[in-house]
Amino acid sequence: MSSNNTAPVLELKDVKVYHRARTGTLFRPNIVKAVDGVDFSVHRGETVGIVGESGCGKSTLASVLVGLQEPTAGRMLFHGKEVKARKAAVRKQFGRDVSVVFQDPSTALNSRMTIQDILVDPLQIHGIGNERTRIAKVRELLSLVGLPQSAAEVIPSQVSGGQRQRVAIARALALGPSVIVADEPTSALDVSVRAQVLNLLSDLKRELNLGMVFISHDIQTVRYVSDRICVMYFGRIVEEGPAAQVFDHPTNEYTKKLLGAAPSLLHV
Ligand SMILES: Nc1ncnc2c1ncn2[C@@H]1O[C@H](COP(=O)(O)OP(=O)(O)OP(=O)(O)O)[C@@H](O)[C@H]1O
Repeated sequence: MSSNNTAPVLELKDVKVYHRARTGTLFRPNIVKAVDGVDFSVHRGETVGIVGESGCGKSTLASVLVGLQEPTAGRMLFHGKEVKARKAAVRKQFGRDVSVVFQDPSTALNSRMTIQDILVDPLQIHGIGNERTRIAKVRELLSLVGLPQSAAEVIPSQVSGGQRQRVAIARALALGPSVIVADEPTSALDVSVRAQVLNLLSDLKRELNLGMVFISHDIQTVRYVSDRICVMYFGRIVEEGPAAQVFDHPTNEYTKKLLGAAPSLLHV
């Protein structure tokens, strides 16, 4: 459930991300408003779903939330403090506290590294622990995401797609984040394993009191995991509220259209 009596871990205030489109001219550029004035927050212990069709700005919003993209305008607050690109201490803490799970674990994981090395890597980068404690952490992470200890010795291509996404989730957990941003985390997986990965994310959120931002084009999938839902349309959040309310009593015409559209690909 949302813990709205506490401060949000991440907060966006009137965030805009504008791009210059390839079409247009030097003097009359066409501007793409990928994100166009978004207010957003996520607290520990809640999953906020962001849903909308392809091109509505979900991935751009995700890249702002994880610090990969600077907004054109607006502010991002991290534990109430503004995240400034050049403030090294805030960025370092931000890097530990906010992590990301991408759509396709096959491209997100280094294919030449063993799973143990993949999981040790963020600990080494952040100078956490020594060799012994890092190996112990790898064991803990593998069991947290339901992988056998033997997975440590192999490379990503030697495990299944669902297991690879579990490795990506384990890596996202390595530094003990308070928020995970999951951008279409089940879309590249076989239908048969999607529900397992969604259940894992929900269980981890509960056990570790994580804040989770769950992004998908599939409103049924978003409904399955989210406490709160934000519906995006052309760079804006057009409807926001508790999942049951948005799902059962949508007020926005676009939300109603999304709900009436194609059946879920989740099949749970
Ligand atoms: N670097 C860029 N330059 C120009 N336009 C961009 C750039 N990045 C994104 N866009 C445009 O911004 C809009 C939002 O893109 P974004 O990828 O965030 O949407 P999305 O909802 O995540 O879609 P998808 O699920 O297909 O990735 C799209 O119209 C896209 O073409």
